[in-house]
Amino acid sequence: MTDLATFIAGLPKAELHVHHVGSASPRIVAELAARHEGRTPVPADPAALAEYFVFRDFAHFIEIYLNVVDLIRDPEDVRILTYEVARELARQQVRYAELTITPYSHVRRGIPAPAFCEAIEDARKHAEAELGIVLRWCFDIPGEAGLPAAEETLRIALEERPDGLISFGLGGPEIGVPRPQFKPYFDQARAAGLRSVPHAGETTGPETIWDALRDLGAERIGHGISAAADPALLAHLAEHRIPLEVCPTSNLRTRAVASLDEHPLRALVDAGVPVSINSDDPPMFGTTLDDEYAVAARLLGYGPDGVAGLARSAVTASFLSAPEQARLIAEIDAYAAANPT
Ligand SMILES: O=c1[nH]cnc2c1ncn2[C@@H]1O[C@H](CO)[C@@H](O)[C@H]1O
Repeated sequence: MTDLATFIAGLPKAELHVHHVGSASPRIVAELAARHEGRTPVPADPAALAEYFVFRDFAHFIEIYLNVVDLIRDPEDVRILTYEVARELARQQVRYAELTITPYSHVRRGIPAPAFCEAIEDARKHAEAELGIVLRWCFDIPGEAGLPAAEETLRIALEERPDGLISFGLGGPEIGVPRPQFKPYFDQARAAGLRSVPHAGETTGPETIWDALRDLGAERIGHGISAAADPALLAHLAEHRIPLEVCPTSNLRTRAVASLDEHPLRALVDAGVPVSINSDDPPMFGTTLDDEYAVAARLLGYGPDGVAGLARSAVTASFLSAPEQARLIAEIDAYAAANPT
């Protein structure tokens, strides 16, 4: 590994934009696909799976994503998947992660909401005790399933209210799925103390981000990369310290950007917009959080100091309490001081 890759590998981190099923490792997906042999289009062979995770466009990505969701059939699948995701994050020195989970997709496939929440909570507590990683949940609405999914996601969030639940999101396609229609659900989620973190500006323009800010009370934006096209929006995000959860390789693999060299991360940082670096659906995109820090370092021309700054920025953008943020930033500072390269 290069010096910088070694530095990144040991750097304490926070991950704020990573999807539960999207993080299913090829081994887990292959195991689940083998259990459902013949009843799933998802290949059980890890090599064939790498081919399967190549996407023509964003709509094709969601289609493949949902085929993997279909593999999650019972609470034990949920518990195993969640703990494995935690193990992979802890391997990368992630101390804190806000994991985006789409309960609607699993409940409608027959896993009862209480059992689903019990399974993720069991994995969360074991991960904290055994792996030293703190997990919190974002429950997100699969936008392609529309208002019925919004209704059900809000109901599960408020009625089950697992201890790890801290935020409410909106994922899936943006094209054909306007944000304003979800305002009543975000109003109720926020009134109940959940933080608002919808996706916006991933595959559509800056107006979707303005909608998410105005109508959904967004405190952070999932992706938000199209803000780079709107100087007034950049100034607004910078002035009000509204962070973007940037996932560079995701944007390349879903064709949200044509090439990494055209990724707007540099413009966002130059405009003073707070950004965190995230992996989104790492195995599906053939990446890891560490890889994403290396990509960001290349795009920004950063060395270890800049990379440590990206880790601090993610902690500052997180929903950790001020003392918890201070503690993790102190750990990052100590690591950077002990590893001058
Ligand atoms: O990069 C992404 N953008 C939008 N949605 C995503 C992404 N990765 C995973 N999902 C997930 O796809 C689910 C099924 O519709 C959505 O709920 C969202 O959580």
